[in-house]
Amino acid sequence: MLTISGLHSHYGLSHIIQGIDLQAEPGEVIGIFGRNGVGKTTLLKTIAGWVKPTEGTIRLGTVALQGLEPNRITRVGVGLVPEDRRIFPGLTVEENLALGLMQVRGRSPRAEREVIDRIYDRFPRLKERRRQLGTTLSGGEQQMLAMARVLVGAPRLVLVDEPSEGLAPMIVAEVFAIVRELRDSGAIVLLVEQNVHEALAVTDRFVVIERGRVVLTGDGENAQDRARLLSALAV
Ligand SMILES: Nc1ncnc2c1ncn2[C@@H]1O[C@H](COP(=O)(O)OP(=O)(O)OP(=O)(O)O)[C@@H](O)[C@H]1O
Repeated sequence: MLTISGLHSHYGLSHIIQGIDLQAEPGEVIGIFGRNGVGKTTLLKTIAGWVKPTEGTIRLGTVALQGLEPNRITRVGVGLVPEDRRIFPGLTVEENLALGLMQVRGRSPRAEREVIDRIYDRFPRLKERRRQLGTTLSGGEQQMLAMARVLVGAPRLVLVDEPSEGLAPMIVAEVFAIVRELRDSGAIVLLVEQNVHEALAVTDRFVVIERGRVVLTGDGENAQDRARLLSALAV
């Protein structure tokens, strides 16, 4: 279970996250919606430890994440798929995947190979291109690589930031299929997405953020809640 209580974070003097409470159970996808600049990305980065919270607690199961370094948070089972995908230049597809493996210590080389092979079974396109530089992939393939790199760590909490941005509809469908698979495997997914209609198809619950606070919550499958969401976002 993920429990976020009274979370605040800042960039310097700018108070971005202004007291967020959020809970999620294993196997839930939580959609995080809101206009540009309201703090959605900052919320994900704060959970992942890239931005240090100034107040509040973040618990995943029994572990308190607030204040831990990003690498420690990854090892607890949190994976962030950032908006800019962060495919490392100069590294092949397989080397990018191997970086994801390094976050999870204690596996034998054989077990690591099995993990990569399983990822290749799921993402045959990445297998075909495994020796190619990651940055030479198409936008959609880079998004798959960014997600696959997180999946090799078998995360319990996956933070996905605007995955469909700039991608063709077929690839977007693929991205959301992966989100569903994560949910079905019992992971918690926090999904920030501008593409609200597409995202609602995979969202169990949602929150709307304004100026760093949750201003609306709802059930992704409830028609009234969805109507409230769409009117709050004016989409
Ligand atoms: N590194 C940074 N330093 C200072 N301010 C920042 C930094 N990153 C973001 N901000 C500011 O923090 C606020 C929240 O940004 P954030 O990226 O979290 O919003 P968002 O809701 O994800 O919006 P978007 O959809 O545009 O990505 C914005 O006003 C933004 O300009």
